[in-house]
Amino acid sequence: MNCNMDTSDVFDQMPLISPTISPSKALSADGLESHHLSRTQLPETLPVVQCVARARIPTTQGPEIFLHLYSNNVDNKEHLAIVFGEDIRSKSLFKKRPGESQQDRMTRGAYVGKLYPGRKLADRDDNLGLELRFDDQGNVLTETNLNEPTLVRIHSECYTGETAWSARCDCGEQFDEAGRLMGENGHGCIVYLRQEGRGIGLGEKLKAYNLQDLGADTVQANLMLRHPADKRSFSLATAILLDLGLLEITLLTNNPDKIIAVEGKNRMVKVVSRVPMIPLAWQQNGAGIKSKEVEGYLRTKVEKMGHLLSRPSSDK
Ligand SMILES: Nc1nc2c(ncn2[C@@H]2O[C@H](COP(=O)(O)OP(=O)(O)OP(=O)(O)O)[C@@H](O)[C@H]2O)c(=O)[nH]1
Repeated sequence: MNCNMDTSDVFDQMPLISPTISPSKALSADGLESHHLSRTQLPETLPVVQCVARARIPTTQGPEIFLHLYSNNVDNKEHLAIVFGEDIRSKSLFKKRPGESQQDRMTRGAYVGKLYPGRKLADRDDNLGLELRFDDQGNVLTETNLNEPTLVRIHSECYTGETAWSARCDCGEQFDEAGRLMGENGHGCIVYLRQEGRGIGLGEKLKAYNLQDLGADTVQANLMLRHPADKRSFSLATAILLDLGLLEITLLTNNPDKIIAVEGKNRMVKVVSRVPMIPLAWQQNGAGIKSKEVEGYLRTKVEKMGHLLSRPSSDK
């Protein structure tokens, strides 16, 4: 493919699924390149990830989720997978570890079926009639790769937007919306990466906010602080998706670079369709974050970062 051509058309051809989930069609995305990120820039090898623990979390919103905490060989951060649906199973979590007891396995969440007081075996749930089988290396034999594309959001941590009620960005709203769609769908996964502030960290992001109040846009502020516009990597997300057996995904995003990045250099994961994340304030019901800051944030994403998002013409 000619890397100089404007490739936004290619993304336009990607099956686009409306936020109310409908069945997705497979897409051959060979040659997908964004005008920002090229697949050749991606690392040859993926980080090694291991799911350290999994636990069931009943939520205030209704659906139950399974929180998976990962370790890896590139940083010391606690990256997460928020899993909707019991059929999504981590290979590294379930793999038998030398010397561990059935109680150890239940404690770290490597059990089949449901936990209940007095349960003794991790690998068999007598109430539900479920049993895990393993190969000689201790890998679980039960099929873990799913046949249907799974709804996935790759979300980067945003303390301000998710916890401190910030109206400078729509990160908290996007996170809630992803959870709502997956809860409704009964299936999906949010990979939650600890790369705050597009990878520059919270302290630097706060400095960027001051520069924005002094007149810079989000990209200019990063550059003034001698950071790239976007310092993130999505290799950990690719490795986590592979560990969870999510090889074909429907990705919730407006960011074309994220699609290329999460697929990885050799397209180990395939984004077969995309669900746009339209700010709630741009939708008809008029809910969602409204501020001049969030408008500037979204405008810069569209004008400088190539995001696949356009404001409804009535609001322009
Ligand atoms: N440096 C910087 N980071 C920001 C700013 N506003 C939000 N962020 C960070 O941007 C990240 C959120 O990006 P995402 O929600 O993954 O958005 P995206 O990759 O741009 O695209 P989508 O998938 O379409 O949402 C989080 O890490 C936020 O902390 C800002 O003004 N400056």
